[in-house]
Order: sequence, then structure tokens, then C-alpha cells
Amino acid sequence: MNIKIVDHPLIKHKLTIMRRVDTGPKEFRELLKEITLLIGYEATRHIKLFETEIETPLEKTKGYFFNDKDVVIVPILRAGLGMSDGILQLLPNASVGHIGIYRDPESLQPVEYYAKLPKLNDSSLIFVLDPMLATGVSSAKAIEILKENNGKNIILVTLISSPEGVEFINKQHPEVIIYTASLDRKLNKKGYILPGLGDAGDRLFRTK
Ligand SMILES: O=P(O)(O)OC[C@H]1O[C@H](OP(=O)(O)OP(=O)(O)O)[C@H](O)[C@@H]1O
Ligand SMILES: O=c1cc[nH]c(=O)[nH]1
Ligand SMILES: [Mg+2]
Repeated sequence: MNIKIVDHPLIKHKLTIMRRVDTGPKEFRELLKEITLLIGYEATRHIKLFETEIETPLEKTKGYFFNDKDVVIVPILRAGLGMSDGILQLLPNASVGHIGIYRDPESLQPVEYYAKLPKLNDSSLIFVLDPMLATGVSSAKAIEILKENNGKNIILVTLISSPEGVEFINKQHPEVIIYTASLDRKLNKKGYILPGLGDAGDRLFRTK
């Protein structure tokens, strides 16, 4: 399976608080941002570095830099918005695209309602953000949209993944690496992750 589980003690501790049914939106939002920053630290290993020569006060030496314009962040609306700030703290000059998709609660099929992307090229490294990878149809659809728009190097960053969702993404988009804080047990009949944390969008925005 093409998945990297970033299960640092800080992440496990913070995720446990997020899962609790009595954690409110303020804390939930803050923790999602903090965990995204921590997962992002690992996921951004894939950024391509260039060498440069610099001078310290003592001598010349080799230094490294990356091109901000090659890094693209794409939150899947709505819940993915809760992860943007965490990654942007690491990559403040990255481009940000938005893809709006919701999963129809009856059919469990993805419904696309918005897309606004920066120009993508072969050098673009794209981080797709969505806290929940359940059946995988929403993330797979977002990746498909990015590929239709010339996106080639794509990393999916999630908070919680299900085995079913990971399998689906691995099958549909085998080259995409998934970074996640937790691989949970399974999906229930309504396509919700168990144990999970419920509906991430509703918990972020208090819509239920
Ligand atoms: O892997 P899947 O089975 O596709 O399910 C996961 C999707 O469901 C949630 O979004 P939702 O449809 O609730 O939309 P929202 O973010 O607007 O709440 C979540 O944020 C993912 O996008
Ligand atoms: O567990 C789940 C599944 C889909 N969407 C969510 O927000 N949570
Ligand atoms: Mg939702």
C-alpha cells in the first residue's frame, strides 16, 4: 500500500482529542491545523531542492533552496479548508487551488461543484488536502481533476484514512503517495470511518 502513517506521539495525542465527541469546533480547528503542520513536515520531504553557493561570515559554502512557485496546495472543500493554514505556515508562498466536492449521502458518489486551480506544469508538486479518506471517491475525483489540468506530481495528505479508501486510491492513482495520521479500522454501512471522528466538515463548521 502506498501510504505513510505519520504517528508521532504529538500527533497521536492531538488526534485523540479531535476524535472525542465532546471536543468543540474551536479546539477541533486548532488541532487540525497543528496536526496538518506536523504531517506536512514529513510530506514536504518530496519538495525538490536546488543547490546554491552562499557566503557565511567565514567562508563560501553550499546552500539549498526550493521554488515556491512549484508548490501547490489544493484543499477539497469544505473540510480540506481546515488543513490549508497548517501547510501554509510551512509554505507561505505556495499557490492554492480549490476543488469543491461533496459526497452524496445516499449514493456515496462524489459531486463536484467548484474548481479554481493555478497553472500546473511538470514541475508542480501538488498537495491535496482532505482530513477524511473514507471510500476514497472524493479524493480520487479531485486527483482526476488535477490530472486533467496537467497535474503530475500529486501527494494526498489526510488526517484519518480507511483501508477501503487507501485501496481505492492505490488502484485508481497508484503513483499518488498518501500521508495520513491514522489508518483506522473500516467503514460503516453509511461510508463513515470507524472509529473515525464523525463528519469532519460538520465538526469544523458546526453545521450539525
Ligand atoms: O472518501 P469519501 O467516501 O469520498 O469521503 C470523504 C469525503 O467526505 C467528506 O466531505 P463531505 O462530503 O462531507 O463534504 P464537506 O467537506 O462539504 O462536509 C470528507 O471531507 C471527504 O471529502
Ligand atoms: O468518516 C467520515 C466519512 C466521510 N466524511 C467524513 O467527514 N467522515
Ligand atoms: Mg462533511
